[in-house]
Amino acid sequence: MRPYSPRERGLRLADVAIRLDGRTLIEIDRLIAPGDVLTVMGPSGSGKSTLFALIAGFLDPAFASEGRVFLDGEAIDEKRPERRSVGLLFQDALLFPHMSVGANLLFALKRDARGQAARRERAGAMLARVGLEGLFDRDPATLSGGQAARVALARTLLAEPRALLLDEPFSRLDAPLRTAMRELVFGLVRERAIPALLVTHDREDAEAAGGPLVELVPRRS
Ligand SMILES: Nc1ncnc2c1ncn2[C@@H]1O[C@H](COP(=O)(O)OP(=O)(O)OP(=O)(O)O)[C@@H](O)[C@H]1O
Repeated sequence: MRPYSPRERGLRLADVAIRLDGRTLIEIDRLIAPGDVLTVMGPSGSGKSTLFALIAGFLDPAFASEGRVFLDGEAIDEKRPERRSVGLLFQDALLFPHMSVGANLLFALKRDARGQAARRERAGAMLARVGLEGLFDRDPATLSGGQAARVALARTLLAEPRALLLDEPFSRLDAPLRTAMRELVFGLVRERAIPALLVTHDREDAEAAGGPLVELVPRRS
């Protein structure tokens, strides 16, 4: 395996291989620099979710893996999932329905030692950054799909992830909302210099991401 620098910034997948029943599902060796988006495309079953599970730390024991995962020069692959500083965004917003929008956001800040007023201010500022100023006390059930997607993005970013995994985050949005959400997500990734991986079936998503593309091949059987 190639040497790495502890000062290296970004998310490095170092000679990562994932196998299932002795067959290779994924082989990848990449550095995703801060603010860059690596897009992963591939047919259903090619292993996209499995790659995310490996990075985030919840790979099913049915799979065997090799290689290392480094984030900002630090090996994160042996850390517990909640200590990896990896944020996830899915196609569904997955907001807690029994909590207000604001409470959903504050949930991401639970471990913040600063006072409640400071946490509220941070959550409010993030809500404004995703274009939803004033919706702090709203019931998530009253949000449009596009608004819910923005709240989910705000919640993910409030946890201050050092890498982002984007799992088809635009696929439930219709065309105009998709365009706006892409701009917002990729703009924030650049602005905050977060390395990101995007899984999508949509080539326009890949083009909007503007970074390199990895195409997984169907599982060999
Ligand atoms: N827990 C598991 N045990 C055994 N095989 C599994 C398990 N989870 C997934 N698989 C298999 O591993 C392969 C990769 O699945 P994965 O969900 O990563 O594909 P994907 O590319 O994300 O597909 P999709 O686009 O449908 O989400 C598939 O062949 C799937 O059947």
